[in-house]
Amino acid sequence: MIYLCRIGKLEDGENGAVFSRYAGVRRFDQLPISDKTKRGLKEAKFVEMVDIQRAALPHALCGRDILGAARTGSGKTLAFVIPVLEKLHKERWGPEDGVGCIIISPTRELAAQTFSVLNKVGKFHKFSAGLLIGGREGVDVEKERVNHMNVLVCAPGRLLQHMDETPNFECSNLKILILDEADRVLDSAFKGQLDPIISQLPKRRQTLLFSATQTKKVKDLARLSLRDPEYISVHAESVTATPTTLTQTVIIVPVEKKLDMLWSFIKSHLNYRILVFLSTKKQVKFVHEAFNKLRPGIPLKSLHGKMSQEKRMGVYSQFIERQSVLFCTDVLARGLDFDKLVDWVVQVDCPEDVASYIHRVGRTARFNASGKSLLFLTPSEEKMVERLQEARIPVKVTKANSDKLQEVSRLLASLLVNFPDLQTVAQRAFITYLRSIHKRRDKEIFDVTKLSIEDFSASLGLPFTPRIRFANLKTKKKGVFERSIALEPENDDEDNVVAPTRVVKKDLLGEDLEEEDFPLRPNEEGKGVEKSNKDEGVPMPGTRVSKNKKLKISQHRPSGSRVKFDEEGNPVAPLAIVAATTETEVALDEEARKDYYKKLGEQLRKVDHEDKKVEREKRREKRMKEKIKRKQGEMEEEEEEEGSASSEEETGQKRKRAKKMYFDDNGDGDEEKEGGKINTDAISIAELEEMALKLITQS
Ligand SMILES: Nc1ncnc2c1ncn2[C@@H]1O[C@H](COP(=O)(O)OP(=O)(O)OP(=O)(O)O)[C@@H](O)[C@H]1O
Repeated sequence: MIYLCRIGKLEDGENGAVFSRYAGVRRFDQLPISDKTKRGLKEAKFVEMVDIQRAALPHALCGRDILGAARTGSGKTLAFVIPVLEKLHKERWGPEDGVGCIIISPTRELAAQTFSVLNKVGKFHKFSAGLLIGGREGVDVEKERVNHMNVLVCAPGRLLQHMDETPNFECSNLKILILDEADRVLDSAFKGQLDPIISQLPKRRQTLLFSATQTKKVKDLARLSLRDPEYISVHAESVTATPTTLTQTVIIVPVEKKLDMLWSFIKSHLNYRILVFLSTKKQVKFVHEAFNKLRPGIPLKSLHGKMSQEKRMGVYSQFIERQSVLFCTDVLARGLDFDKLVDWVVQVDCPEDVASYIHRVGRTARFNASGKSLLFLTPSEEKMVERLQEARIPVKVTKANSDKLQEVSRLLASLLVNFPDLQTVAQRAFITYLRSIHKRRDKEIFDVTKLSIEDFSASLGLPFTPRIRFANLKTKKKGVFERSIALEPENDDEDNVVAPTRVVKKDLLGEDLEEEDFPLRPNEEGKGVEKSNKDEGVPMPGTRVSKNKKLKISQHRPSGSRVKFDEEGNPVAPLAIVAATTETEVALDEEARKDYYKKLGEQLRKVDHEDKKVEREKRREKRMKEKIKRKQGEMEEEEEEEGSASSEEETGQKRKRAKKMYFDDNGDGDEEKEGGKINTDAISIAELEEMALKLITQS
């Protein structure tokens, strides 16, 4: 049974709604809490309570289960940290009592932030607290300590790992469980971790759930076996679901103009702290690396779930230290306070739903600070505006001022030519973004077939449009998409990674991208590929060619040299010389390719063989010369010793014979200097070797 309890009011059967006896207090030091906690709050400069704290603390301190809901940045953390400290204080908890409280956060950064608030406010208590989020120390180091911790602040995965692997780790004494960002922790992404955790916790405990977008799904609450929880929502009646100090703008941008818009925004906001949300890690990686190389004039950082723990913490603190742009995925969407310093939240990609929107923009305008947010919506996502307005989110829709737009896609195209690795990153960004759109549940808003794939890939600077396949995609659109079988989803981590689908060979541009290895390679089978209308050569990796346009490529430029561009500024691959173009598209000529490579191979082998033969003869000649020279030297010495005239003649004959071997190959009889060529036509190698042998053995 859930009691619906508005701010500060307790349902009371006799005389209707009355205010709880604490609803009147406004200061922390008026609360019935321990001096240790009051000292911690005072030292952390927390004096006056905010709404959610005034409403929730009286119930929480009485030991009731709570479902707390309040806007982002409105002080929910203290609303559960104080009850944790007071619960253990009342139970006279000591280090030997083991785990008395667990606080579960959906991300490591949020767990770390909560851990720091707990330490600040609880510094005068004697309890031990541990942060379980992995990273450099790793689970082994934690294993030694986790059993002596009274309070654990953790991400679900790491807690479950200890429950499964750490000897003697048990939570049978647990008194209070906190789920921060409860609706996220309870959603399907964490189900595989949360359910086993809950099953190992005692049912007799206090449970507090907090979020700006609180779940009220009974099945969620039933999983936690809540006992008559108090539902406290301090902003339910307020005019907006987002902070009143937040200015929210939506701009309609075609997908292929997003990066131009983002680049122009950054260039015109160089003295701000800007958080930029993109859908996938690969996009974060690409935009960060590409924009970094273009040097916008403000430091750029990136953060996503696949980075190491240390790197993530480092990037997070650097972002707080100075004005910069932080590209990130939804791993930073919830709970993080950034010390109330974020000026702008820019959502380049539309969030999955309204709740995600609220949490993302909630990174700014925290606790009375002002903030601004900008959401890019493609024309096909415009319905999201309705969804937001229905949820009491006051967004203002505007159009992009196109003459202010700084085109960055051309700069990206030349970047990708000069940094081939970046091209692979761009391809991954292209594929994972489209896949993330395709996997979205709300098909009224997210429809990948409504996006101009070629233009989008060009906007990333890609010379050709990668091939991609989507599961069960029904589309009439010829060519780029077709039905496919999705592969097993990748392990879902904090980035809302979207399950990959297999990339397949297509005949549209004859280019295929295997998910595993991104270097582009010509279509292996060539099935369904139009026959080339040229007889020679090997098809090239597909380049983007407009219809009916012949590829004008120098027939004499050796492949692998500098990159050429066609009229449209698209780089043309080295082997384009052998490309065949049909009326509508570049095709791959399989036979021609095979012939070309076959001929190439034969030529190489032949040249190789001749080279080896010449090499061998040179080596032999060198050896022979050395031996004969040595031999002649020895013979002359002997004859001089013997002083016999007759031998002189003989030596001369021998010398003549020996020299005969060194005529140059035109046979004109010139005296060869030492080191001339062996005239192998006159004497076979075998004879030569026999003569050399005789000379050597005559000594
Ligand atoms: N009573 C208070 N007095 C002064 N500052 C406060 C008070 N309560 C919270 N704050 C500050 O307000 C900011 C936001 O608090 P907190 O992070 O708890 O918000 P939240 O509701 O948990 O936000 P989110 O929904 O994003 O998780 C923090 O910087 C915190 O220190």
